[in-house]
Amino acid sequence: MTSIIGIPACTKLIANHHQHATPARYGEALIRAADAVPVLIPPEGERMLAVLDRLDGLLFNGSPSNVMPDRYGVTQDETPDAHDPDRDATTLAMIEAAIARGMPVFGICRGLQEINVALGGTLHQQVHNIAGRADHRGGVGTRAEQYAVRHEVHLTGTLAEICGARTIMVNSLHGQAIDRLAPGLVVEATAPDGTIEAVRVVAARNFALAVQWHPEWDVLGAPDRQRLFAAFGAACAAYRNRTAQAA
Ligand SMILES: N[C@@H](CCC(=O)NCCCC(=O)O)C(=O)O
Repeated sequence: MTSIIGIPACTKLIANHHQHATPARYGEALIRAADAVPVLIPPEGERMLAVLDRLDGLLFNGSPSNVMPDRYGVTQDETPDAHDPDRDATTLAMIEAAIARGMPVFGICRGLQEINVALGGTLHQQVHNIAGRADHRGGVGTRAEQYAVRHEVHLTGTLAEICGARTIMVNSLHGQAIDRLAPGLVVEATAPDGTIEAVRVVAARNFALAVQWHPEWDVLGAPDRQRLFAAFGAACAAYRNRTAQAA
């Protein structure tokens, strides 16, 4: 059997219609490198927790939208035009529920930020405005140029073991980043400017990792990306087998 992994969709206005969408490459990376198939989860809030019984894992993907600052107790909003409260209402509830049931979770970019907020952390709203920090927003040019690797990150712990490396080169397409780390998370990668680039949920019974970069882009193009998706896929398969046996 193939694992089925949920990907929360974003709210978009496309062709003047309200749509639920996400870039295709997240699901494609699951097919190519995690031996799994994706299903998109409409951002319809807590009622979507009902789908967890039918899933083997969750991929919290990236998005140009930012988590609403009031979700982490901040009233000042530095990016008021870039929010998706429907997605917040869905993913923040889903992260807590998935981790509580031992379901594998993997966060990418906004997904990392959501995991930090869901577990009680806060975000820098514009990292590039902080003295001493680099500009982590995507470069200009073609899509391939924007998603090309741009800086190194130093890996530790479970992530270093999975990737089989202590230093890797990553792409970078984010304006926000973790400020206060949530209780229960441990940092497993940092950029040269100190920006937190990956976290792991310490008490999780299963794969619960998140990265600030985009390993789904050209997933088969580097061993670290491939190994990350393969490890997530293996965790989802093991979870599926365990839940099938328990049923
Ligand atoms: N908006 C947040 C998160 C950045 C992010 O997820 N970027 C991905 C862009 C779209 C994609 O490639 O899926 C921030 O700016 O930090």
